Amino acid sequence: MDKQTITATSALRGSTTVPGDKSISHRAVMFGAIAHGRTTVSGFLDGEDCRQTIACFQKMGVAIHYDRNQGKVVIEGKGFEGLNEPSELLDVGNSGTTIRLMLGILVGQPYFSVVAGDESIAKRPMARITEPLRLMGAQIHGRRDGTYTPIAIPGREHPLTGIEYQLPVASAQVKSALLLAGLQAQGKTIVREEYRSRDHTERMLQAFGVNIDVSGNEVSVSGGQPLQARDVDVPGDISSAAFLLAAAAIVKGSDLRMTNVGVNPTRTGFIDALAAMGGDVTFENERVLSGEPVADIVVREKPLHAVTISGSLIPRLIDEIPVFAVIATQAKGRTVIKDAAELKFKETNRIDATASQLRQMGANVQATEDGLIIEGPTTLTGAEVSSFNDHRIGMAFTIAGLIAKEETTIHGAQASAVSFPKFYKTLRLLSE
Ligand SMILES: O=C(O)C1=C[C@@H](OP(=O)(O)O)[C@@H](O)[C@H](O)C1
Ligand SMILES: C=C(OP(=O)(O)O)C(=O)O
Repeated sequence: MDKQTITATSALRGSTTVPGDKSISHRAVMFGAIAHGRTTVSGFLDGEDCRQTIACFQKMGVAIHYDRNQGKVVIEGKGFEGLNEPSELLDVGNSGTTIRLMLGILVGQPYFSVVAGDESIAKRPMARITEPLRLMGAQIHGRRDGTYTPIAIPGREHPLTGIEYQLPVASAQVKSALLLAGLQAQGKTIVREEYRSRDHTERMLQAFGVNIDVSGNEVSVSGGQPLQARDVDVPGDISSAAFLLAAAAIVKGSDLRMTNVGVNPTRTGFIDALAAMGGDVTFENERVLSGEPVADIVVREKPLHAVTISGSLIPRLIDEIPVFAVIATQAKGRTVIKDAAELKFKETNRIDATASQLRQMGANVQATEDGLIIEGPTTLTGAEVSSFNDHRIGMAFTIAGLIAKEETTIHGAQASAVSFPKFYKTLRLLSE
């Protein structure tokens, strides 16, 4: 496994862009594939996860041209009915978003398909998707009664039926899968969640001409509506920006600008949490790009104090919690993260991975059933840590290494290629 050695850095300064939003990139390819006409996607994330999404839809016969140098993807969609039976396994690699959203499409299709991914995907729960899809009449086979991969879809014999469904845990992946199945179902599909998860699917379906009702935390869609192709400009990923934001917030003297970052309110929990800790972070040049709010984010290092994060804030920063825990080690007081049990079901168990390795670096941290408790500030000391093949863990500990005494070695650092392929290069450029 690839490793990276990290030493304490000088201030991070200057201006940078961040790679395209992962959630929006996946959706642009999928919606382009099931729409009628040509969709051109600009600013596409050249990460491993999104490339798996392209490959899966190519295996279903969709003509997709990807120009990696330009970050441009051109998709020739022929509607839901234009997808063909794949002759091979649909391999999603490490990507939970690909498998869960794609299942919502596959269950409405008349052909046989099998989906699976890597070792991490094999451990991630699929019952949250397969249970409600079965309630819609979907035929699903798979390991442990279709609750883990590999999953096989024998091909729809009867039309799906719309359902009314309350999500047990806020999840944009489950919500999106049900809406995509709902578009192929008879009647209406209504999805409710206690807390609002990211709403990129709702926004992009609307942009593709679908009539979709959003009222508070309830979303509904009627079956049988076609999608009409349209071009998509993908903003920078706030989840990737969060690593640089975190670094600039804690490395002395830093002053950093990130341009063209998506600031959809369902994704800005990390910014809100950092501001609540006394962090100096502002938005400039706010505008709308392909139906998504976008801004330049400016952050300057400033002393931080502890906060408690819980409830509706959690889905708004779910992927940023490992790096949030790193900055909490530098904040004065006790930081409490609760209502975040979902972290156990990501690429790795992110509660355990964060707690055990932060402790190795000298932090005062305790793992709880649904989060973490961190006492700060503490001086971190370099250590040998692992990404556990989880991009967010590898990158979070890289940020910890930037403020640690002595060297930190990140084993499995190549995991960053899933969502932020030029992560190490970008960090080097900003600290020169
Ligand atoms: O819909 C999406 O694009 C995502 C939803 C979230 O997962 P859940 O739906 O499991 O919360 C998030 O963690 C993931 O990185 C991307
Ligand atoms: C959880 C993540 O992604 P996915 O569920 O798509 O694997 C992530 O990117 O942090």
